[in-house]
Amino acid sequence: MSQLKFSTLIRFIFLSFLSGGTSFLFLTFVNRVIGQLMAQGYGAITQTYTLLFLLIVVLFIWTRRVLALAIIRFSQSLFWSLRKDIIFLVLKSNYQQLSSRKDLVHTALVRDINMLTNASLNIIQFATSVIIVVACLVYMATVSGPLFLVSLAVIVLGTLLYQFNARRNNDFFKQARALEDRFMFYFNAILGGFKEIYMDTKKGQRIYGKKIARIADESVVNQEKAFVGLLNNQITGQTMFYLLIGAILLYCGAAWRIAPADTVSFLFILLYVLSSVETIMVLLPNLLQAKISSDRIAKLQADLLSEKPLGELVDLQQTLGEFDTIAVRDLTFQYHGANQESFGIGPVNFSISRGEVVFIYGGNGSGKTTFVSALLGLLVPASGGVYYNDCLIDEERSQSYSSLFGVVFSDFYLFDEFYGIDHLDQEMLAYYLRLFEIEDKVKVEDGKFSTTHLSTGQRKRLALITALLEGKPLLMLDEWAADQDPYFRKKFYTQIVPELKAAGFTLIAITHDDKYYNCADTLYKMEYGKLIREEEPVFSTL
Ligand SMILES: Nc1ncnc2c1ncn2[C@@H]1O[C@H](COP(=O)(O)OP(=O)(O)OP(=O)(O)O)[C@@H](O)[C@H]1O
Repeated sequence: MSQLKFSTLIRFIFLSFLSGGTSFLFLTFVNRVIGQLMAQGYGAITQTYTLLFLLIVVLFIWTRRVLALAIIRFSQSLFWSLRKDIIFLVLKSNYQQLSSRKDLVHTALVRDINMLTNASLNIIQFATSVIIVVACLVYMATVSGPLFLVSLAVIVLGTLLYQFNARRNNDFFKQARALEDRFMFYFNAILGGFKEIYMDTKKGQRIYGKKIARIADESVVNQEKAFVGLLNNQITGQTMFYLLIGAILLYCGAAWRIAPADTVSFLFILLYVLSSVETIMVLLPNLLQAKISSDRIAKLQADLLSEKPLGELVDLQQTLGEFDTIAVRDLTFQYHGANQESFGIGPVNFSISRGEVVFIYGGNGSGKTTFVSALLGLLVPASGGVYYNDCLIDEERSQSYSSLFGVVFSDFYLFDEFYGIDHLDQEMLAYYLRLFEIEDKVKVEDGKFSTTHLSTGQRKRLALITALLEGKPLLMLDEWAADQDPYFRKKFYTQIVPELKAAGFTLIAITHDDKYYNCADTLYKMEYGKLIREEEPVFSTL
């Protein structure tokens, strides 16, 4: 837990000592009074004992309150700092890193962090119990050396046995965590595909029967093994303790001629040790699981940080000059999947100048989106590169370069606000709402849309308006017009595109609308990962 600062750690150690110390004080007080009672009868109990007793109780209440407060504060700040930390890293990590880890991030946020937070509530109780055990052992050594040595031997043996079994249990807990990842994957599939499932309940039943139910069965068996292992450990530990108490009470005291008062004192402390050991045993499974969750969170954090973090966001138009050209030179990109024949594009050569309108078409799976993703700086090319005003876009500049584009992806997400705009131009907004014919459908109040419950075509219009208002010099639209009706599609290609060009936008659009290919200045065709520039006379008559 890197979040645990050194000063906090010292404070917790101090509080644990205080809490353990108070309990130990109470124990020794009671033990001393029992000793006095046995030696001198009730006459030995003076007012000093009552005062001392009250003092210990007050100290106990105070330490418990301070501890409870410290734990609550710590666990809550741990919970939120981990959540914020992961979301911060998610926002910092690059596209490729994140897209392969979305499920892991989800499980970390909903399961691991909760697990760790709950366990953190137990850490001080755990530490307190450990301190009580250690303090009691020292005290036991002063009461009777031989009995202490026997007890120590039993405790060491018990700990070794526990360690041996715990290792196996830990594997079961790790397996449980992996099963949880699988469960989350199918749970997300149910949430994401609930419409399809609602339309055909067989799909849901299959996911339930073939996946979730199997994971559940596997999980039950696995958890049973883990918890039975722990229970066996607890029973072994307790049995060893009982045998030890029996041996001391029935045999050792008499055989080794230990004074009965010392045997009673010793056993009294031993029983106290037993209750603390039980607390440790009960808390250990939670802490073990929390350790696994903590390792998973740490690994996720390390993975998200492992590749080069995104560079500082700068305005490339200031550092490298106003946008003039973007060129792609001999760019290749290959997906790295388990599949040996994973898809790749290139070498691709491409260029676009300020104010140009470029359309890209091609068959499904030919690589249009892959190419555009590389052009936008989302995918890192295997070789070749992207040049802005003749300057190579390296990893350091990649994020700043990407932010030059206003985008509407084919699987776009419509945010409920203009998050990317500092000062909203109300006049332009009203103009675009009219131009895209949704002024009656959606209003904007305080930069927030009155609704996002619109048709797909209308949502795409709103997403494009957002991109336009962001005032980026370049626009990239992936099959934007595919969800528009014939009337608006025509309006888009014949009126809106020329208007955007006249307004100074540079446009790259992936499209299948061959009827409107002539609306582009330049047309490219993507075929099996190769980008081919069409000659103008060919496409203007297509
Ligand atoms: N994340 C990924 N990992 C591995 N392969 C991928 C990944 N994304 C896409 N592909 C593969 O790359 C190929 C090209 O996909 P891409 O989305 O670029 O095609 P496209 O031309 O945009 O198709 P469409 O017109 O259907 O949108 C596909 O065959 C697909 O299997």
